[in-house]
Amino acid sequence: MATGTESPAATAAAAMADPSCPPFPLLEEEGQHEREEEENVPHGGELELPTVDLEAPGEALAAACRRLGVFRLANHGVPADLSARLFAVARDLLGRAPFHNKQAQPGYFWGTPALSSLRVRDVNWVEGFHLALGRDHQPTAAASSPDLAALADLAREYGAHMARVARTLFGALAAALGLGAGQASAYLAEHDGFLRAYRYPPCPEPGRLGMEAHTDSSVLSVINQDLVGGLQVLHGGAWRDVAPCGGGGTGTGKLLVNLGDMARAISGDAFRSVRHRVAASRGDERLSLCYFAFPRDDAVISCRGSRYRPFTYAEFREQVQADIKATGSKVGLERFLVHH
Ligand SMILES: O=C(O)CCC(=O)C(=O)O
Ligand SMILES: [Fe+2]
Repeated sequence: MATGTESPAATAAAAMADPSCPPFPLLEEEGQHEREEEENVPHGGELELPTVDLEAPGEALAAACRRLGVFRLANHGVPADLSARLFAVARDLLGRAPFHNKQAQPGYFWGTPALSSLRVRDVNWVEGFHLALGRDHQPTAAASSPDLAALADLAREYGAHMARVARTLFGALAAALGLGAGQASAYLAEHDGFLRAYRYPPCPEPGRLGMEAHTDSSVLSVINQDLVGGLQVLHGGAWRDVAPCGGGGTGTGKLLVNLGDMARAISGDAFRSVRHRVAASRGDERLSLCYFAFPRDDAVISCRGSRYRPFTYAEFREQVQADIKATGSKVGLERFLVHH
């Protein structure tokens, strides 16, 4: 994690104002405003997204995946009060508890959800809990506080809904791609999904990111966000805002789904894996709950006529981790391009 890189003077302001705030380094004082390539991409205002009805996905689903790789999801069947309770517990745990208490909890991270040694400019203005949901994980057993146990219990209930949503969506996508049943089940390992509860604390520095630009490594990801906003997708050469739809019984209650690298690879680039990022929050903290669905580790990711060589999901994951460790960022599918 990002400890050891912060200067006490630079972080004092943020920490004093809010004892729950991690010691994020302020970049201005450190003269480290290195511009990432993508920060020069223009900002193009809000992007209207299509809505897919989970009860009748029809052609709208595959069309959205081909055109954008991101869509809103209605009629998803996730009870509004379950989302509301999860948001409330996450808000208490992340937004109210002092930083040093959070740090002692299993699954807590700040600065980045990726495991890596970080350079200062890579520190994102985000913190959260990583919640494993699989059969072999007993999140409550590891929980060291009643609040974290409550979060883990709710996460398990919510995770069952997410697995259902992912299964339904992927079933329709697998049919659209003409995948066989065996292949389809290897490409979506229901028990390996995980959930992250993120908090993006208010950030005093303009232009900072809550999460740097990336594509997800998942098959698909499901985002449940509050009404603050900050999520942006790269579309048509510009960063476009995704208007928050509200989770936890607020707003429209729609979820947001984006496809990851694995959906792109198994479709031979027919489906898009949208590049996205989160602008740091200015006035209000932002909370989101993100679920990620993955292939089985041993699933061989391949597609007839693909630009990528066949690889297992385990190989992909290891390559991503090695690249992050070596360079600070993920390379992704390009690593697997077939060179002619
Ligand atoms: O918090 C969000 O809305 C997005 C987070 C995200 O993109 C991710 O965790 O991969
Ligand atoms: Fe993401």
